[in-house]
Amino acid sequence: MPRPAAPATLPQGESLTLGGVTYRYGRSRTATTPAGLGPLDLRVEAGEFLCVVGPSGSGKSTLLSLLAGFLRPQVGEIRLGDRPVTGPDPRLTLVQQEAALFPWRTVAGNVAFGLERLGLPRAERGARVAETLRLVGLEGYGPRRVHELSGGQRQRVSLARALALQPRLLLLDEPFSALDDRTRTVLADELLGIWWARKITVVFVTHNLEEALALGQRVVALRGGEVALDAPARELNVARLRETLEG
Ligand SMILES: Nc1ncnc2c1ncn2[C@@H]1O[C@H](COP(=O)(O)OP(=O)(O)OP(=O)(O)O)[C@@H](O)[C@H]1O
Repeated sequence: MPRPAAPATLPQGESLTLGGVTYRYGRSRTATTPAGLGPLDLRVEAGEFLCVVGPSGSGKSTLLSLLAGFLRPQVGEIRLGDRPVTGPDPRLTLVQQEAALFPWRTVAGNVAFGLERLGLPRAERGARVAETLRLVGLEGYGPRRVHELSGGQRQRVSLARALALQPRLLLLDEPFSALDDRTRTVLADELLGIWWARKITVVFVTHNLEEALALGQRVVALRGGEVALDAPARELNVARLRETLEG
């Protein structure tokens, strides 16, 4: 008798380490110090859920672009587990504010996109797409066109597309900010369930302080490209965060 296949083990989260990371945009004629980020030292433990907050211009997007490998630090290093991040990296995925889906593809086709690029066999792609759609509450939606979906459903597809790649690090850039309050709360709860089940490392950027405190185990507040506060969410409240960000 052939032995049953061993259960597929999903890759789990890996730690993220930023050592002396600095990124400066080109010099401006008006500013004495060019805008950007750092120097930044930060460690996110494997499987941790970190929220990053900060006012407009504090460096949140720059941080995510560096973590996602879209920008390279001019100084310092970013490591995921024991390997550096030096460019777009299959070990991590980014979910953005607006679900940037391909309108000409079905829901399943959108989720499968990254898997096709990885060259996964068709049967495995199909299984992963179905499993991931189930995970985000879109079982049975595979054949639908994305224009038939609500904003919340489109953002679920984005999340499924990211999760199908089985990342060790999930980066989220204000993923729920375009949604109404109720949908935002439902999706946030589901994201927590997925994080718990998959044990991935999460870095979640948001303007919304309540959201950061409700979701994160730990919250980092950026101000002027530097860490102004880094503390467990249970030790913080909105007033303390606001004071730090405005201070
Ligand atoms: N392409 C760029 N060229 C020059 N300066 C930039 C560029 N992108 C961002 N900056 C500057 O770098 C700093 C950090 O910007 P960043 O976009 O990371 O902030 P943010 O916290 O994401 O802001 P927001 O919440 O408004 O998106 C700001 O001073 C911004 O003006």
